[in-house]
Amino acid sequence: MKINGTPYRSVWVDEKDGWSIHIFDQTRLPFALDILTLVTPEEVAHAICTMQVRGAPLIGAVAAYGLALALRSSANDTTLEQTAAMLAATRPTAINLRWAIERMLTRLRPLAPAERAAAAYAEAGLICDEDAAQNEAIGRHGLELLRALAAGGRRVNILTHCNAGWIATVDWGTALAPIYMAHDEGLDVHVWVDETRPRNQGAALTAWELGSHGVPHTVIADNAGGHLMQHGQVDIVIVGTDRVTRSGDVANKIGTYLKALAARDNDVPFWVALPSTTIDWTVSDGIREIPIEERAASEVTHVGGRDDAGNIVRVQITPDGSRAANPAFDVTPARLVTGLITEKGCCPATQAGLLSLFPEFGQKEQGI
Ligand SMILES: CSC[C@H]1O[C@H](OP(=O)(O)O)[C@H](O)[C@@H]1O
Repeated sequence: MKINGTPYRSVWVDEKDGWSIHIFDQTRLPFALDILTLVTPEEVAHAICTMQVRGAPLIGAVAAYGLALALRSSANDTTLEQTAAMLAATRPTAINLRWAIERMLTRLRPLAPAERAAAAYAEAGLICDEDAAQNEAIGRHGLELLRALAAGGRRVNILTHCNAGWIATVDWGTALAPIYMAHDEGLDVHVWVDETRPRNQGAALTAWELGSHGVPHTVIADNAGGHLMQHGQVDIVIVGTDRVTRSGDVANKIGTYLKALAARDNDVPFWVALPSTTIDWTVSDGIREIPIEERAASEVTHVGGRDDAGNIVRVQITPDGSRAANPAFDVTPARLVTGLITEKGCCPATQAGLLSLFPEFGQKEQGI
């Protein structure tokens, strides 16, 4: 996508040195557009853990480059396996991270050490190109849903949660891809942007993305979505996801489940956008089998922002001594999901629906 007319992806290899990795520091957006240069796998791991880089497909792609960085200095089996394990341990919920690392290991293990660094950069580049293409396809399939709602030129009000935009992927985004395409096509779309406590990815990142692209949007408190649905102000909910089970259960940012309940209670279609790299074919029961990341309590007790003097600050919002819990994701059961928007098309949130689009994964039930 473009920032002030300049095309960007969310991760890229330095054009001059050909090996260092660049990302946007997403903890500084929307108030500062800081580009970080990563030169070691440890810096990649830190960027993922601290959410300087985040978004299920993107952390997989950046972790792939983290392996490539490691192999520049040492390409033996020990370095390969230990670096892979370190990167895989950064965040537990998004399956894309494990998928990307497993793909890199499959590609690199058979190679002679001398061949591994170049092959790692090439494979990470393929992962990026594929993610961008998959998300563009998700946009095209999701666009059909928005065209149907926009029939007769009516405004389409979309609610989204967290950030599943281009900055959460290599490019295009998942939940936001159809919205960009609908807006660019001239459809009258408006987005209710859940702030998405506690990290405020919606207020900080989705609002920044949509505003940069000129898409009409309104930031709302997380708790306002149900009210808007009750009053007919939401035509569709589209969210991203960090892991979908083979039975269609959806892990996504904390609060997604509550939106799905409100949507069901108000007959609002609830769609989930994802590339097939987000499907975990080895699990079926999302509530019991998907690990939910527990993040620092300080993300709940403190909030970041910009003060009146223009300084980016963090302030405490709870009394000293109050405890806080911070589960970062929840699982929406498939029964609450209207359908899934993938790069191969839309399908019901069921195993049969997924296999209708991805028959090659039938044997995956035994695990990846
Ligand atoms: C296409 S991004 C999918 C997913 O990832 C985000 O999680 P986080 O911000 O913690 O990396 C969020 O759950 C998005 O919906």
